[in-house]
Amino acid sequence: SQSSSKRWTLENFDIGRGLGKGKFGQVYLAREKSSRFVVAIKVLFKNQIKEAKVDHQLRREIEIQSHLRHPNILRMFGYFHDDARVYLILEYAPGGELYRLMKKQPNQRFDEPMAAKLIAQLTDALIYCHSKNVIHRDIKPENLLLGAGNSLKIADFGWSVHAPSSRRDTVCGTLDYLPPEMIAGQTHDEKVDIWSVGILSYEFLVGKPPFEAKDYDATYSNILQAPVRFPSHVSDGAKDLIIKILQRKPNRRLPLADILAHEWVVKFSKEASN
Ligand SMILES: Clc1cnc2c(Nc3ccc(N4CCOCC4)cc3)nc(-c3cccnc3)cn12
Repeated sequence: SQSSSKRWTLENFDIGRGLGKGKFGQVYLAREKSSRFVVAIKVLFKNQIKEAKVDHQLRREIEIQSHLRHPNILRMFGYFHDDARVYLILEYAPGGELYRLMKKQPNQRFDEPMAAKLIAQLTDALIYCHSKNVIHRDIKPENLLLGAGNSLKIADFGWSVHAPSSRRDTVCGTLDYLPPEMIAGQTHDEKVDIWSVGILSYEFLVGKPPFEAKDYDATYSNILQAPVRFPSHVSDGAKDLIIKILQRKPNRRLPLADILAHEWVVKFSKEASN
């Protein structure tokens, strides 16, 4: 369609308020002048991208995200650049960061209907990604946004690759969402995303990830060997699902299709949540 091949420039847009800060730049609300279509524009500074040696990651993020079409994956409509910056033209997510919504909940966690709905949408989006041989590798609350009706939107494909892969870049940021095979630097495949669904399912229901610890080494050790412990408020159905996903051997993890069909997900994703 015209949108993906058109030469965009900043002149095509009225820039609105800042929506938030990412690692390499700021995100702005914007409106395309001729269509009055509202978008989000993520502005990245070329010098910071070069310094961090992530320009190949950015190219891959653009290549992958602009070709994916799914209701739970944030659309990338195009991009353009000037001498100092790269601009990504993205779908505007009116609900903002899922992370913020979770922190605003009582006890900073979701109730079962809301958690199950989010897990079902995340799983559906990952089934789609894997059908295109794309693994995300960086599913965590900071990379999840909310569309209309608090629908989940996976954003930020900066770490996505085509499976299978062996990660070369050093992991920066939290280990909490990475599976044993990735932190041990082994080759990994799309089953790394299944692990992240398990970590997020736990976090949505408990309010923090299962292997969280005071420092990097303690988290590292927990991911490799710690048993998952649940507070008493977590239901048996949810515990059953999470234990079946958080299996250290990738091939033992519950496949995405079976997560969608799990009785706890089916039961609660149909219920109204508060
Ligand atoms: Cl990409 C992209 C598309 N849409 C968004 C978005 N949308 C959005 C909507 C609404 C509110 N507000 C709703 C009223 O209360 C105040 C916040 C914020 C962001 N935010 C970010 C972002 C990025 C980094 C930090 N923080 C937010 C990135 N986005």
